[in-house]
Amino acid sequence: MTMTRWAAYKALTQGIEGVRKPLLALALFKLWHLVCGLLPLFLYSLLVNRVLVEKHLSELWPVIAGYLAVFLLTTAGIAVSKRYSNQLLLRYDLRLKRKLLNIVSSLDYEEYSGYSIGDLKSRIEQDSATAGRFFTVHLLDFSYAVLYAAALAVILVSYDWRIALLSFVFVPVSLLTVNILGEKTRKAGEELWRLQNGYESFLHASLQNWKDIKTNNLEAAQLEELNGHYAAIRPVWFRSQLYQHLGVTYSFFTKNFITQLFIYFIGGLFVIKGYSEVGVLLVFISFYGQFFGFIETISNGLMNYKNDSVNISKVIGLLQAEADQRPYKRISGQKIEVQNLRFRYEGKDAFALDGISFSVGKGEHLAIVGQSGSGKSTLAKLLTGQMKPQGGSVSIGGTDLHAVNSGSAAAKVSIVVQEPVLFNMTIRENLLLARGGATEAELIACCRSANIYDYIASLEQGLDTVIGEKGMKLSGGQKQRLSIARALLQERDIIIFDESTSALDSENESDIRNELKRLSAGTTMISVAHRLSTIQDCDKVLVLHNGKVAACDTHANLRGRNEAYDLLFHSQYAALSHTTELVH
Ligand SMILES: Nc1ncnc2c1ncn2[C@@H]1O[C@H](COP(=O)(O)OP(=O)(O)OP(=O)(O)O)[C@@H](O)[C@H]1O
Repeated sequence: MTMTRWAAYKALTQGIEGVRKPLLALALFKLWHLVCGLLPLFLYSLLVNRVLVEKHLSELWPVIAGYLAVFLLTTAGIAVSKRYSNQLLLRYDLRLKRKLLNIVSSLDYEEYSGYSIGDLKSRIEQDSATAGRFFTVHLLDFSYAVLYAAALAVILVSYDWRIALLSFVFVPVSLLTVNILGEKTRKAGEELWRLQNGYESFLHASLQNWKDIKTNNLEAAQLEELNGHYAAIRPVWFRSQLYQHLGVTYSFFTKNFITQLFIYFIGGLFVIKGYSEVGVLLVFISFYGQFFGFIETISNGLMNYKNDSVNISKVIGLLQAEADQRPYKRISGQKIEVQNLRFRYEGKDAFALDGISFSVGKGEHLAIVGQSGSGKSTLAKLLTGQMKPQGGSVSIGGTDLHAVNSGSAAAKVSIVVQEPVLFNMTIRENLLLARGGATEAELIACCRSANIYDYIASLEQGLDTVIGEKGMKLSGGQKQRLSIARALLQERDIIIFDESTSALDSENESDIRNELKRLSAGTTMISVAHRLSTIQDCDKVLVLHNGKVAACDTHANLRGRNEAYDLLFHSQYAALSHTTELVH
């Protein structure tokens, strides 16, 4: 079902300022335009009836002056209203995009994962542009056409009500047919929107993973996938265009052929039978041409609204997405307490984490270890409040993270992930994302602690070096070190490293850890560790096994005493000795 224009207006202006005033100004200009449009009808009737039929030639000059005045008034109205429509379009477009982007950033993890990149990109970019045009095209222009057509209908009835009523028969027929075609266009539009988003997501992933595609020789497969997307899009696009053209052609044909033929036939008959006069018929035919011109505009407007409503409803859907309603709280205290935590991903039967309990005191360093799939990264995400658990709790300084919004945990905890988010900007700009006001000395100090400063200093542009898309001009280890520097710059009380040093060699990794320990004596650190050799000096080691806590103790107490921990050690040792054998 298509959303009504009123419902769309209310939803699109909810919480977005600055629409009502220019819209009102534009509506007044439309009224002005309407009056300027009706005046020539009156002048035309004077010209035909008074000047041509009744031969009052002296009235010719006032008629010409009237036409000129109407032309000047209309042109002035158009020029001024252009200013308001541009103001409305540009301001609204920016405000809407900002609001949508804001909503996307405040979605919680589960909600965000319900969207694809192509879907979000379309809503924020293309669909929002269509929504911006809604006010001028689907609200003002459409209402103007309806009002104009109604005014002309009244004039036509007053001229000759019999011919008028007979000729109005075509109006509902025309509107109904276009409405049916419009519904088909909308359905095709929905399908097209979904397919195009799939294509956008593919394109996004393809450009983002340019390096991997090249190294893995995936160019041909990628072109094949592109062909697949186009093969699916082509027939639906063709269908949607076909319905639209059918609608437009139908209205054009009705206006320019059927109704004209009918009016000449019926009008001629009325004149021959003496029910009407030639002068009246001439004026009637001219007015009727304009009247049906507006019926054609209304039909096209109905058709286009059905088509655009696909995009408009996607924008409204995102505007109404459930934002994080929980309150923000400034968390004080650093002790992390996890109690009986349970988490299951949507659509999965098994719990990724089941009954996890442990605590980490201020300034302590906890390592989380476990085999692949044991739940380490899931636990890291729950510790930063990114996801809602199905049971149990995570609290920092006594505040349950799930009673407060995700911004509260973000202000307390930094997380450094394995694949850091880096932008195609300079190193300095990437760092300043963490703390806009940081000084040069602070930037350098953090880079030194993360063992990346020597490398940065060796670059010709130093901190002002542009690092490429996703930091592609840096090695995996350099990217990780840069993101550690960025986390340090945030000066949070708690830092979580989620496999964030996996691309570093052991020496580099332990250098960074020692430096972090020295620098941030009071900082609580949690490391999801892949290399057991680097966690031996952590205060505690939490061993996960199939989503459950297998043990939580110091390395010294666990080594040789805990089966799961020893298994991990042995598997790493076996892998290492196997690699050494291969090298030799
Ligand atoms: N987004 C997701 N949707 C569904 N299941 C998921 C998702 N992310 C992880 N899982 C599942 O949850 C379980 C725990 O995954 P998690 O990533 O936490 O393990 P991990 O210990 O960090 O593994 P690794 O060491 O391989 O990174 C796995 O069975 C995984 O398949």
